[in-house]
Amino acid sequence: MPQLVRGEWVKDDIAASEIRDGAFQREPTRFRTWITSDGRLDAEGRPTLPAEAGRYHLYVSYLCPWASRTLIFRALKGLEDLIGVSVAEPVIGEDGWVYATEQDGGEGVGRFRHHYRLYTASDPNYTGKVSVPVLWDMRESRIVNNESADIIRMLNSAFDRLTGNTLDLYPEHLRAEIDYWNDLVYATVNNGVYRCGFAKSQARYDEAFDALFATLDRLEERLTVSRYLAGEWLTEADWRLFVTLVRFDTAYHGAFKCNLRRIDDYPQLSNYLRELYQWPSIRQTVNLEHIKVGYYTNPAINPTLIIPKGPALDLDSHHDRDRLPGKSIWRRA
Ligand SMILES: N[C@@H](CCC(=O)N[C@@H](CS)C(=O)NCC(=O)O)C(=O)O
Repeated sequence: MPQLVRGEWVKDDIAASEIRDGAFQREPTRFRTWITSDGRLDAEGRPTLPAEAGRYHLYVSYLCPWASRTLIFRALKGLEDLIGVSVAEPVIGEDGWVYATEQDGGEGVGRFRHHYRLYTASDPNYTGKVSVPVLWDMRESRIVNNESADIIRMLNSAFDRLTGNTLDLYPEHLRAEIDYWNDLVYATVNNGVYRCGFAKSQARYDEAFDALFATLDRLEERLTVSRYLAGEWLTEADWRLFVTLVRFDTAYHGAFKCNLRRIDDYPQLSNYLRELYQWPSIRQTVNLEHIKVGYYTNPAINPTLIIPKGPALDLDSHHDRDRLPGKSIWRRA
């Protein structure tokens, strides 16, 4: 992948910086400012930005599972009117992520089509990967945060006073359980599929593949007795798993060689996937065409660039998850 080096766009494939000893290792994220309800100092005494309607904007791609989780939280938390969204073209080429039409980045950036402009505006000397999602401050013209795990946590609570939406996807009493599933799912499933797809040695691929399917088998067992990962409440842990499951049969199974089984072959996981897909306002955050085109036009993993026609999936078909007790999403008092 091309990237920025000291603020200059370099078209060579240098995201090989994410390969070590044949294994794919995700680069740490750089912009980590938080938004809070009132912009107070955080627990470590660092400044935060205040939640405001219309001030922040999300730049995403429908291809990307990390971006997808921010879209899901924006939808569940009723933030559509407060936080705008720009969706990049699904194919990432030598210019990186590009928008089909000019986007408005606020006064400091003006109109632009190349996503890397957000990075150079935030740090003229930036070196590193230029990724989605980006949570952008329209007023200050700089990146607030480009780590989706942080972004979903802020969306979960920071804007509640403005929206009146008290749904809590990370409730206090379930945090240990949620963290447990998040850790396992991140390492072996969310990032696990990338470790299969981008492995540069057979041994690294085999390792990632075995860990991925061992976890999927475990999740299948868990979801046989439990409606959701953390029990009866639908939480952040489920949405973090969902973004990989919903891409699996369309993209990872073929493009990333994750082909021991499809999600459709797992009775519980496939039913669970359908329940989450059919959850109000989630369907519109998923674009299977962008997902397919995006993953299959990466020449490093698909040199012919031929896009498969299948699979035939029906995520809208009936699910049977209501045979297990479930309580929907927790609400803060
Ligand atoms: N830590 C980031 C990772 C985001 C990420 O890796 N995004 C990918 C798309 S799925 C990207 O933009 N990659 C661009 C590149 O590798 O140059 C997050 O979770 O927000």
